[in-house]
Amino acid sequence: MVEGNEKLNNYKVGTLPTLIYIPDFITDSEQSFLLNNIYGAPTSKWKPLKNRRLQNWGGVVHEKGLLPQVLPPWLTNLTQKIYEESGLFPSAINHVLINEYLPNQGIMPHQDGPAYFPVVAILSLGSPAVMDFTPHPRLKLDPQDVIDKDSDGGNFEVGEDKWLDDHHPFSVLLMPRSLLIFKDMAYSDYLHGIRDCAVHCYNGVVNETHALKHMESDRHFFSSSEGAVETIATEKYKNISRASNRISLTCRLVPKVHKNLFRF
Ligand SMILES: O=C(O)CCC(=O)C(=O)O
Ligand SMILES: [Fe+2]
Repeated sequence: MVEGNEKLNNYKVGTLPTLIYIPDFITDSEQSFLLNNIYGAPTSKWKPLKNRRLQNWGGVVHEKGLLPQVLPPWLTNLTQKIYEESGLFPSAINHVLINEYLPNQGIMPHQDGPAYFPVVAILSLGSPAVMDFTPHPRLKLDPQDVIDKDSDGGNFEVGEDKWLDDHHPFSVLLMPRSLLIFKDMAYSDYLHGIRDCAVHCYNGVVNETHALKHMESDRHFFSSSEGAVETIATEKYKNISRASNRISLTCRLVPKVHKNLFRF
């Protein structure tokens, strides 16, 4: 049984089990070191997708497990730190997916595949972004049921989704150098995604105070250099401009590893 580290409790955000947001998980120079290695990889390492590109490290993930490849040392520095400091993985992290998003790119709401141990750690680099969590469609109530159950019939707005057992959508602001870990219901009952537009609104995100405490050095993401009026407007609407690329490192464990290619 993986218990996790006591200190992690200080970084829990929101009300749902379990979302952990650690600001400043790595230093500026560690960020540069990772970016240098990521952009120093051969171009062939990038797999272009429709709305982003990615590098796959650790091997090929199949439904039945991992065809492993050794992680390079510049990545094991990081995965070992996450493994040790979180105490949430039963064995060493063996797979890292690196996503690169241009300012107007995102990732469709999705759930991570069944081959992974159900804890994911995402390190963010570059531009900030807001990640949205939505309850899984299987938890959506039929609007007709909601109207029938609601005796005064007045609380249901047309077009507003309702979910079972108090599930509801929420968002998290992902600042550069932060680590987001999610597991339990956040992992199993919710989809996660990032909208493909260059401005994200962080109003009401579950980690607003945690993320903004660390915002002083990142002020340029939050305000415009074009003058005071616009600066006030951006702060009032709590928008971030995704002025440059965002790079994320999704670190996971595939528990089942195929030792012998030919028996796979
Ligand atoms: O880029 C991110 O923060 C999310 C990536 C993700 O959800 C995934 O790789 O499954
Ligand atoms: Fe994901």
